[in-house]
Amino acid sequence: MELLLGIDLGTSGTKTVLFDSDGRRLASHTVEYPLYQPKNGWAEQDPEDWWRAVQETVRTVLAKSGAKPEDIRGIGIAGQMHGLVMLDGQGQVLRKAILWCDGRTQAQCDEITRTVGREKLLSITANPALTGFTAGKILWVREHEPENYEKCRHILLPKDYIRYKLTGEFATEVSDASGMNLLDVPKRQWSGEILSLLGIDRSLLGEMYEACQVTGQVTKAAAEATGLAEGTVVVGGAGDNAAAAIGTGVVEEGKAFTTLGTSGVIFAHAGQVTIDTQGRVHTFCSAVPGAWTVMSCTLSAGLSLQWFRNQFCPAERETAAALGVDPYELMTAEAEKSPIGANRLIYLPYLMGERSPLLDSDARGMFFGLSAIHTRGDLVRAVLEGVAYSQRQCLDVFREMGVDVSDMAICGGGGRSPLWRQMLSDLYGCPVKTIASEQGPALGVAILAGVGAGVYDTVAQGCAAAVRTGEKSMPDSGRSAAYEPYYNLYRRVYPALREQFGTLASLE
Ligand SMILES: Nc1ncnc2c1ncn2[C@@H]1O[C@H](COP(=O)(O)OP(=O)(O)O)[C@@H](O)[C@H]1O
Ligand SMILES: O=C(CO)[C@@H](O)[C@H](O)COP(=O)(O)O
Repeated sequence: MELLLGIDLGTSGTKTVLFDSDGRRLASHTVEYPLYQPKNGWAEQDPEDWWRAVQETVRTVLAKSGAKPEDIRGIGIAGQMHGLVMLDGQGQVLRKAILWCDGRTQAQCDEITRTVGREKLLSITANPALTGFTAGKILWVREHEPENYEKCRHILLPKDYIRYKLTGEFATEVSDASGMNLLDVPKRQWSGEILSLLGIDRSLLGEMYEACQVTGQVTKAAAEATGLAEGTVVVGGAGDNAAAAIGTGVVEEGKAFTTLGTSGVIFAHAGQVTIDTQGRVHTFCSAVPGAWTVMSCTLSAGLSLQWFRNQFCPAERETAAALGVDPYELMTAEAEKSPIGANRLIYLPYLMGERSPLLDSDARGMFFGLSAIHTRGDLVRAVLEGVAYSQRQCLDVFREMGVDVSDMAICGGGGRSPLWRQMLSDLYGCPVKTIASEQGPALGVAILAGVGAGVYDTVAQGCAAAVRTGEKSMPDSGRSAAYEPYYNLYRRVYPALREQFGTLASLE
């Protein structure tokens, strides 16, 4: 049997899934880990937590499936993008990783824009300097923690740290490296010019690969730690969104998907480099060789619901555990009892600031219109709706750019909720379809591993063999019309408060 392993290093946890070459899921396992927030707007994780989660999920998947490790033809890793991992000369982690949703680097982003010039940044890296991206984080450490920067010999993205632990190689690939503000995105290689303007030594960065190329083999030490067979090939893999594109079959123009993970993403395939000159959506290399992507990112999508669960639903967590269901199912059942508009309550999901389309790391979340009439179910519904409004606002940018997003798939933990899927379909005004495997990024990198290992000839062939769609939510014109006035008001609340958010941030 030809087996493929996909490891998805998400923000909420690591999901490892074993597939056969027809995309059937043989076993999966998830291990969660903490998100550290040492200051308002900062977000960090411990790379050692990721590696522990990878070891545990791989061992569990092997045990659950009863698969022989030697039958695994290849391994792919998908990862939360942009995070900064710094290692010393011995390969030891120097500090916690600074994550994609950390907003501390506005001053460094301004410095990058001044030094390189906005036009040059856009033409080379295809994106403006953004607080979530990696270059600003590197400059922040250089400025605020010079002792760590001095000791740093390797800069890696989150999934590339796992590659290093599995293979001993310092390497990355084009889809994830696109989110660093250091890659020449049209040429798909490090930009010597940007690196030299920013004073970042090229030797700190890994070797560059395409997503489906083999980057190394599992070492003896990693085989002992995980139960994998020594010598198993590990391919480039991809940033989690580029990976989800493969896992949802979004590998040709006209196809798109939405992710409701910790972040919320809308992602479309593009045959050529397509840039929003206002920088509201990102342009990255695709995991498909020779193609690119357009992508938006709402920072606190699933994170909003997770935050609400952690702060306000402790009993649901216990009840859910006793019933053997997911606490989110109990929460969304409560929300279902609230009407469209959540009894006149609008939630802004800007818990960590907002990226697409606002580009404002000072923005913060709020419930607009709280009344003594409101129940917890109304609040949960407002959270789900606020995230869906944010996604719709991003979709409007794609439509304004002329990018076709009508063939829409969905993945990510939030995509499991029929209520949330239906909201998106009603707000987008198009069908939203699930994929049978559920685990978009893990399936995506398993397919990439299959290409690298010679199981499939091309990514498209791998998708044809392994991606199957599941249920479809259809838009309802009555519900769409009912959402519209709330969506229009949602769009007007942030501009009315932009200045006040800035003032609030200056009080910290
Ligand atoms: N049954 C569910 N209903 C609604 N939302 C859910 C459900 N299960 C998970 N989620 C949401 O999905 C998020 C996790 O999604 P996931 O794709 O695993 O994220 P990540 O890749 O960032 O780790 C949670 O924070 C939660 O908001
Ligand atoms: O910053 C981005 C994309 O630009 C995020 O989408 C991260 O890649 C995190 O992903 P999840 O943990 O939500 O899957």
